[in-house]
Amino acid sequence: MAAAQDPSLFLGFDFSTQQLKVVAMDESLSVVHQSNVHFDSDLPEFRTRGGVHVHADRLTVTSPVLMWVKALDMLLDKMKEAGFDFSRVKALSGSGQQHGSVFWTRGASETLKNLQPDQSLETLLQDSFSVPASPVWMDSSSRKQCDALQEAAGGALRLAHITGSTAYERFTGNQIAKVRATRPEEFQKTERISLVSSFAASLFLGGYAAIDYSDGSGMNLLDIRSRSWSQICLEAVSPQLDLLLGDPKPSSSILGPVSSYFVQRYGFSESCRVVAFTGDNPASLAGMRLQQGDIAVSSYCLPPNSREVKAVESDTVFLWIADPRPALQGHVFCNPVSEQAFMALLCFKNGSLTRERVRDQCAGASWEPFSAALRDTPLGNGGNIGFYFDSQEITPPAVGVHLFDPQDVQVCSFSPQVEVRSLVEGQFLSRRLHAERLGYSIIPGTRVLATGGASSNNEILQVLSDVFNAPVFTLDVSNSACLGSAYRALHGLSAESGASFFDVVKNAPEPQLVAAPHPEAKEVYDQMLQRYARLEERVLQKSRP
Ligand SMILES: O=C(CO)[C@@H](O)[C@H](O)CF
Repeated sequence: MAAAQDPSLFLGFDFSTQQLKVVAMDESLSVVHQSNVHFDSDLPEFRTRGGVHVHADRLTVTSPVLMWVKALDMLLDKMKEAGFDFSRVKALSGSGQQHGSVFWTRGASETLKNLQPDQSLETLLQDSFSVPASPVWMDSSSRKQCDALQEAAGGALRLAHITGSTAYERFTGNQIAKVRATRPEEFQKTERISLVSSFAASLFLGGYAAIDYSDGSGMNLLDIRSRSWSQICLEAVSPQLDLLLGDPKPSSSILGPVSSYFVQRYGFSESCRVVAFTGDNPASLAGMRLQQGDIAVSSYCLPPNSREVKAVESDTVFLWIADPRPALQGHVFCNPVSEQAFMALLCFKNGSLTRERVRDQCAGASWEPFSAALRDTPLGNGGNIGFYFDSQEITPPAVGVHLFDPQDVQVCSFSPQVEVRSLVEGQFLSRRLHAERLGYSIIPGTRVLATGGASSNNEILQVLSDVFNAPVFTLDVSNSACLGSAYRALHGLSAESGASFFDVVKNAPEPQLVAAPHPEAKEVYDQMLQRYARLEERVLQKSRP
């Protein structure tokens, strides 16, 4: 039991694709405990690969919801065995992989309200789900439902204007429509539909937790400006769908006290508060403490069995957006730490793997000659520009390698050194172009936060700094979603009294400055960006069927 002088703790959970993680943070924002349960290796009875099941059609991808339930049993038991004092936890929050959906069967709310502390959650909830295999974000089997939703909304761009994204197969509204069409009996038995994030919050709450605005923005169902369900979209998916979803809530909401189940089974304090859970990417934005004008560029690796079947290392770009513009590429979500702002996410499939392919072909498979090529070639690369879409690109939907000389004439090859710079400049020009199309603006004070594999090469970071004409910082984000959730748990206790998230976490560790733009960078790349946009349109024309 906590002694009065023991500092309070805040927990941040992340129900990600491959594992369940948790960090415990004290009031000085220091991480004092962390733990995880890896689905494939710690729960082999569920026989997942990368935390998922890829079905025979290679399009349907699901995860067993009871695996997530049992993982929480295991994680809390591990913490208890390690002597973690749950009574010191003042608030908890968390995140979940975005877009995934959990279907609670009729009567499950009573089960949640009456959890018996002498039994595991897995035992208690084993019959609580009408759809045992939850659709997850790597699923791409709902194209038909996407087309129907876009038509109902008045077209792709109209849907993007309402919900922040055009229709994407992984987005929850389309997945719900598919379950309703293909599993009508199970859908009929469903009394509540959660996201992975709000499902996890429901376990701690002992009742159905609201979907938060930010993760709810990843469903193609929420009007991101009114922050309420879009009736057009709901109707297109299922009549009275709002009764199954419940009303969405601000991401900083205190949902209630932790369930008595956790008080009696693990020693949580009765006063421990549950703060709304959100999506893993919004939680990461909170963990990185991204602010207006900032852009985070990260390279991460999709699980080896993701729908491309092989490990695909792609780049994601997180943006803080004040005034979003609807676009055919990328996603705009309600901001998880500012009620008025938004965040955007852009995914570029041809990231690290493409950099490694050019390193192998043009720099003797070594990063040192690759870096030397960047040092020895001029900003703007003498006007040479390249597009490197080794595999079908997401942003924009194009494929192939397309090289252009200073006169915009397409050429077959560049010298190795020019090729290296052409690749790196081209990738970062693409990130800047599509970020600005979504409404991102480079403003005085803009910071570029580099994370993931690409953040370890200073010459690559120098090009990133030049293209954005902004300083580049690196920070360790290995636990950014968990950390962001712990930050949000702390902030949730004072949000209602008007405290800003950034005030609450202002003493968190600062990112490290690693690169500053050359004086001539702005002039070179502002002009080059216009050329890049024109040439990208030519590449897209060639890629369209
Ligand atoms: O689909 C995604 C974002 O739109 C992924 O980043 C998932 O959130 C990963 F869990």
